[in-house]
Amino acid sequence: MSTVDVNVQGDLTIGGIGTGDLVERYGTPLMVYDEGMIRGNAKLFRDAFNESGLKYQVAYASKAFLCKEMVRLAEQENLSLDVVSGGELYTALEAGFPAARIHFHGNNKSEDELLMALEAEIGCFVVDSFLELELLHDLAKEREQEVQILIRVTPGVEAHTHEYITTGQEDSKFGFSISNGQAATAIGLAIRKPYFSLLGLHSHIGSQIFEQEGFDQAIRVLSDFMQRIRIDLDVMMPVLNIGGGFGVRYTEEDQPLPIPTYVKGITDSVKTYFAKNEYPLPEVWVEPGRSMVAEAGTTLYKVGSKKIIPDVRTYVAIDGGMTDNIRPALYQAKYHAVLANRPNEECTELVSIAGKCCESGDMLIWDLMLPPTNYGDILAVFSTGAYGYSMASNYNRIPRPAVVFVDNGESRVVIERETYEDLVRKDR
Ligand SMILES: Cc1ncc(COP(=O)(O)O)c(C=O)c1O
Ligand SMILES: N[C@@H](CCCC[NH3+])C(=O)O
Repeated sequence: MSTVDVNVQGDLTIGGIGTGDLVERYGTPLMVYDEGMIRGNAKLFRDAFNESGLKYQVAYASKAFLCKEMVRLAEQENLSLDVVSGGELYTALEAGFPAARIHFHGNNKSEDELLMALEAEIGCFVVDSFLELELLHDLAKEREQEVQILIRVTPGVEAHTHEYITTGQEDSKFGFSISNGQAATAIGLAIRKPYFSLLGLHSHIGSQIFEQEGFDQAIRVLSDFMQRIRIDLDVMMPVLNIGGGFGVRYTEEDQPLPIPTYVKGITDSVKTYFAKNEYPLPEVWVEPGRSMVAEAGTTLYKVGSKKIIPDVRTYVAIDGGMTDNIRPALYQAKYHAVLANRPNEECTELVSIAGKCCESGDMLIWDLMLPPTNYGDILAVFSTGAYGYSMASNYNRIPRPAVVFVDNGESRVVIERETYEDLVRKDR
């Protein structure tokens, strides 16, 4: 983040291409992904799991960023895919992703979504509610189709992160609580259903987590719970899915662990607690979203108007904002940015970066040091690859930006820029 690659024109480069060239070719706002970095992250997960000797699946959490080309990349990198809606499932299937490696999440999957997934013969349903237990089994029975399931549980572990993105605590809309007995009840129901094959448990304690402790505690609770189920219900489960949540660096304040450290912590905890219970070592599944794509993404914006309020603040507006990145408005998320056309010039101005929506809260970055900015400068905001485009909207009828992948000096569009015609396409 502190050192950036610059070409002979003095432009910031991404994946071996100058940002000036990218902007000239594709316009702004532009989401640029360094494809090599995503592939590198996938490899870090795989290598660390291979090192552990445990059986595993790394399922990319597609909610972080999805399009057909991202699906193809996940396929090539031997990842599985976590989908959470009919739309994500459809995208995966349209791009030819092997259905057996798709895991279907969601706290309120519709009957249509369940049917679509059954027809595709996906690998696994992560069952999240008593309604889904019945609905899914009824549909499977009608079709005389056996389905593999995980039961999503809340282990009662609170991850130290933003309250909107913690999910493992008792008071959560997701999954079955272990402590109040609902998880055991759900398992008791599932094992009596002839078309279900219960693979194991799923838990996801939250997102943007910087410590091992939460994962370790969750694995201890889950291992003890699996042991209790073995004793009480005489059921063994071969899979433990501990979700995603591995942190990334948005600004220099963020100190995430390296991917191999997260994986080693998890696999070590699994080995420790399952050995203690004399339980056969389960296959470990994880679902990284953010840590796979966030730092690989950079958004390029064009600098527009500037409002100087003497002795108070200077607002520098860019041609995007909460429509392509709602995270600052939603989570007070912080980002770092540089002027892409003058990345190494001395930063002498304290400015705040405003979006173009008619909302006072549409601020991308408060208090950023930049070189003096002019109309037409290019602002590069780093680490925007996760939950940026995927949470984008057309508020104010602003078209979504184009998305390009860059690698080894080559670039290609993976999602076209929306047009005004796209915006009125469904209007009657
Ligand atoms: C069930 C589940 N798995 C995986 C993820 C991905 O999380 P992250 O992007 O933090 O890795 C999420 C989102 O938080 C989730 O809800
Ligand atoms: N969308 C959130 C995280 C939620 C992840 C989904 N469970 C973010 O941008 O940080």
